[in-house]
Amino acid sequence: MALRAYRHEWRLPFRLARRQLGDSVHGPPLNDLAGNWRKAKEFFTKPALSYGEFKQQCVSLRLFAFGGVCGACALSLVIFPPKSSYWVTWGPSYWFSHVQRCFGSAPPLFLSKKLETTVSAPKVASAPKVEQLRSESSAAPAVSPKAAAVPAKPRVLFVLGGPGAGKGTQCAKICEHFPQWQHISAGDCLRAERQDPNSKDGELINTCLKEGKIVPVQITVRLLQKAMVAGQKEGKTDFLIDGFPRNLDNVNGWEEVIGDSANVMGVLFFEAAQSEMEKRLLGRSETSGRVDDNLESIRKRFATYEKETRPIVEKYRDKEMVFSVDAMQSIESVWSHTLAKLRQVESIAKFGQ
Ligand SMILES: Nc1ncnc2c1ncn2[C@@H]1O[C@H](COP(=O)(O)OP(=O)(O)OP(=O)(O)O)[C@@H](O)[C@H]1O
Ligand SMILES: O=c1ccn([C@@H]2O[C@H](COP(=O)(O)O)[C@@H](O)[C@H]2O)c(=O)[nH]1
Repeated sequence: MALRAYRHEWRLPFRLARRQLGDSVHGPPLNDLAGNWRKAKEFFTKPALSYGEFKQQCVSLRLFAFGGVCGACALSLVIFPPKSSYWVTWGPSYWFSHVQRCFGSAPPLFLSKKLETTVSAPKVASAPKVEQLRSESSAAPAVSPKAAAVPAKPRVLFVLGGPGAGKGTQCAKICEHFPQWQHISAGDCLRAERQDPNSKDGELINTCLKEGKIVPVQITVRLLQKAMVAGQKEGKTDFLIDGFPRNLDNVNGWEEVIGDSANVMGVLFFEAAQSEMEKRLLGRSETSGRVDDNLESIRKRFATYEKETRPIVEKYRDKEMVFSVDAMQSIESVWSHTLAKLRQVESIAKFGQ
């Protein structure tokens, strides 16, 4: 008897310590959803009269809070799936094919022997993505974009700066060193179009060039697009669009026609004093044969540049898309700065902004 009493006494403190306050809740079991829902609602509607009742309300509420959070997370994974190849392969959409494979009708995840295919990966990789430039081709791509592991869109760097700043000179050097780049001068495109006897725009382009005015964007952007498609056919992936966009109309025209079928990486901007640019252009006039390389046209071009093009550079600067180069130095010195900026463009394009 004494021993029994002793054992009882001995266990008492432990029992109390384990039991804790409110351990004795009495409510619906976990699988009684309707009962738990009632209790959970009472948490907001009916103040508990005892600690036990309050705890039961919390326990029931916790059940739905847990379910809700898990459900919301799962739903967000479905609506905004992670951009990960692991998710694509192992996510829920894969489960169905996994079950299918158990019955032998789906292709195995890992091949047991070499797969014979009619698609040549090297050819796909080197094929120009002509279809990328909107409206040039409405035909469906020969290979789905997912299948070809090559950069999907052509990359574009606009090249701006005053007339004679040295844009063309530096673009030529970039292309000389990096074969993926193609130099497309908007001015050159317009000059070539003007020479075409079949062009209906020749007259208008000629007048604009002499007056230092900006040619309507529909004409320019069509020529740029044509040049890019031709470049893509030669395997070019990166384009230096020199002397464009020159005004707001140009920016909007590009957006409408090319839009997101090309990746604009920014603006390579060559900055030089007007007196220096004038000197360079007059020097160039001795050999260029350009109708606008004369003092009168040069001054008009400067005025158009200040009024219409500079604000465009500022617009891109606000978006932190301008890569400025001091173009007052010698050609070689400007080249070393251009190279540094190009590396910056590349690293931003690679790792994101
Ligand atoms: N850093 C430099 N120093 C001295 N002369 C230069 C420099 N860069 C270019 N030039 C010369 O200046 C002239 C204009 O250069 P370029 O044609 O490259 O300019 P641009 O900005 O393309 O002009 P535009 O907008 O009129 O087409 C050329 O004769 C070129 O050789
Ligand atoms: O987008 C453009 C580009 C050029 N122009 C006209 O061509 C001349 C010469 O341009 P450069 O870049 O100096 O070769 C320019 O003065 C404009 O009249 C254009 O209208 N739109």
